[in-house]
Amino acid sequence: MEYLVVAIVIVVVALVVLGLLAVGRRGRRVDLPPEPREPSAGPRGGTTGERDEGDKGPVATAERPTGTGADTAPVEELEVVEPPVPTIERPEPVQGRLVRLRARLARSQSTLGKGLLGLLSRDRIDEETWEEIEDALLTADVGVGPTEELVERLRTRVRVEGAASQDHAREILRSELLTLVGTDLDRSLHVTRTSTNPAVVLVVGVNGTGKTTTVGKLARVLVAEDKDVILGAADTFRAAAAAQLATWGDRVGVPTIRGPEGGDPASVAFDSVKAGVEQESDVVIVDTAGRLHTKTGLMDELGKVKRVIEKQAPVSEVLLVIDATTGQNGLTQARVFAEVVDVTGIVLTKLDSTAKGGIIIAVQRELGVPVKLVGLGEGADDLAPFEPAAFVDALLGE
Ligand SMILES: Nc1nc2c(ncn2[C@@H]2O[C@H](COP(=O)(O)OP(=O)(O)OP(=O)(O)O)[C@@H](O)[C@H]2O)c(=O)[nH]1
Repeated sequence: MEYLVVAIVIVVVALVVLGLLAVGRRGRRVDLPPEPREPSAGPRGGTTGERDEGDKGPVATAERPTGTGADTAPVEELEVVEPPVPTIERPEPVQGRLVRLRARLARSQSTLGKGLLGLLSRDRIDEETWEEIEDALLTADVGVGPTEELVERLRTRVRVEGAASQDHAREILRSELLTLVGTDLDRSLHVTRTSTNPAVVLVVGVNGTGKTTTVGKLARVLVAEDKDVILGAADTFRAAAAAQLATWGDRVGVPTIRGPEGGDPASVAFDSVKAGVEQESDVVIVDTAGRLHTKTGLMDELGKVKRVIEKQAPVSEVLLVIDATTGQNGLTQARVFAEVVDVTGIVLTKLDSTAKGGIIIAVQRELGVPVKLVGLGEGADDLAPFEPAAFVDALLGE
């Protein structure tokens, strides 16, 4: 009997010891090294800070279903991957941009310049030649009024100064075109903050003309001038517009204030300028939607946007974006905007895609507002301050 009791005690002790050993082995799994990770889950060097499939490391790991042995790994084992640090780009300085872009401008506009030069340096300029000159100007969208004016001035000069050699013709054309484009208009952007408020730039225009792109490019122009900028995505109509704008902002480290899709544009504009005042920014640029079919609707919306902005700070610049490729038709649409808000400057986009650069003259004449900026490509730094002399030189292929 005693032997039996001793045997039972030994068996019980042996079972307890085995049990403890088993628990100890399971506990040691905590110290096992984490599973090797897929290379794509590591940090990546993106430029926009947006996540793509390869960036889902931590999210994918945290969402692993639990229940099976391998999946019950303690949370401490998970490696936290920092989101990628966006690479902030350094935009190109603004000085001399139109000179860099002149080749592009000359490529698109040289037909007009060369055509006019050829006609004007003929030995004998008869009525037919003058008509050809007039046609060339009208075809390039210079507009009826400015065309008649220019032809009249050229006629007078040729009459007084005699038939022109190639060089003389170029000189006459250059000076008359410069007069027509206007050298004494104020083309500076009003983007200097006051002691209390940021400068506020409101960007308006028909949809598709390049507003959002222009706001993004303009932010780069200002960043290159060391200004603190905030973007306001008040184009709540198009789903992708706010994201598109934020991507532009991210690239140069500029914040974008956004609202819900289909939300009130005025409320986004208000929040953007409020942020600009609170953060003592230099400039707030507000992008708007242009998709309104009636003048009353447009007036209501843009009027409201402007009114709520002005509760915080005056609007210093209203830029109307016009697509140069839409010619006279675009001008008609643009006129509606000019009737609704006080436009202070024009941005003529896509000048690289049309030979009808004469629209610059027509637009200014029609709306009585100077062209301040020109878009010469889809590239990030393809927006330039408009300089009449550089424009005319490009036109004449110098
Ligand atoms: N070639 C060329 N394309 C341009 C220029 N500026 C803008 N674009 C292109 O024009 C297209 C329309 O530009 P957006 O900025 O989206 O136009 P938007 O006016 O904001 O359009 P909505 O948001 O629909 O009102 C884009 O494909 C741009 O890349 C330019 O100067 N040259």
